Amino acid sequence: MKNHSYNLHAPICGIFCLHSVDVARYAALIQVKSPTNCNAHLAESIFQTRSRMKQERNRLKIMNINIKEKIENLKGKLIVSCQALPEEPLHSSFIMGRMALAAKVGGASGIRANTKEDIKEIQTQVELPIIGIVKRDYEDSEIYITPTMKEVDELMEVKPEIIAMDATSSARPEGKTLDEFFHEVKKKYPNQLFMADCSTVEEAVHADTLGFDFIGTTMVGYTKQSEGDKIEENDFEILRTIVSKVKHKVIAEGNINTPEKAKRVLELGAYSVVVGSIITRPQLITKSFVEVIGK
Ligand SMILES: CC(=O)N[C@H](C=O)[C@@H](O)[C@H](O)[C@H](O)COP(=O)(O)O
Repeated sequence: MKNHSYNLHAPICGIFCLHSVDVARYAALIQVKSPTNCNAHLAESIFQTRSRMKQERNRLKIMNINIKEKIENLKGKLIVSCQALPEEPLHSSFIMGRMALAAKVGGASGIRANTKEDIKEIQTQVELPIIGIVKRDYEDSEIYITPTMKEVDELMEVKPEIIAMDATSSARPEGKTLDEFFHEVKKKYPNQLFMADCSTVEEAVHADTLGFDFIGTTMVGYTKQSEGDKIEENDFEILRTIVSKVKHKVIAEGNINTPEKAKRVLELGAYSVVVGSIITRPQLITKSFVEVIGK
């Protein structure tokens, strides 16, 4: 009885889907050994399972409401990208955490960050929604922002509110297409929000069709297919065209390097704006001063 009771209890408490055949089998075994206790024990186990299922459903519901609220709070707001790669002077999760805190003190409504380590530290400093990425190079690939499931899995350990990934038409690891990759990712993590880092209008429209929750202009000017393109050209024409063609929220990102540009992209219909280097990469800010002084 002890053994059967243990076996019965463990799966019932550990999983949320009670298999009726298994229950009946265990019930029969228990009944043979202890007919008096069987029904009471089974009823108690089912009751416990149901209440755990209810608790889990409520937890997910609250989580979804929280995320929904957090995303609504990003509307018309500034997201600050706090990133420093290993070759950059500020490479340190501690420093990125403090950068995020500084951004929050300055009024930022969200953070974009690279690696699960940085995100974990940032989560201890601010409660703002985070767009998480993992930048990693692969030999057979031109893309480096959350390129494979390995990086998505890493990010899911710290669960940023949004995961961004390269959604350009550039070559991906193992010759995988964006469509194949995105379907796999959505299947594995159906409740996670995803942002597409795009470099052209066509890529943005494609990502929108695939079902990305956010369409970003992150890669404009950084791919072969967008070489020479500048986000601010012709009053942000690329952004305006994307906004007019897609149904998901558009996030303006990449080379938005003045407060006026940030304001303008929001006026033009971007849901939020991500600003990075001009706030969080002091070596680049210093260089821009030195260059002008030296002219
Ligand atoms: C192209 C690429 O790899 N962009 C990266 C994406 O995460 C970051 O290095 C940028 O800092 C970020 O997009 C914000 O842009 P900006 O620093 O220009 O404000």
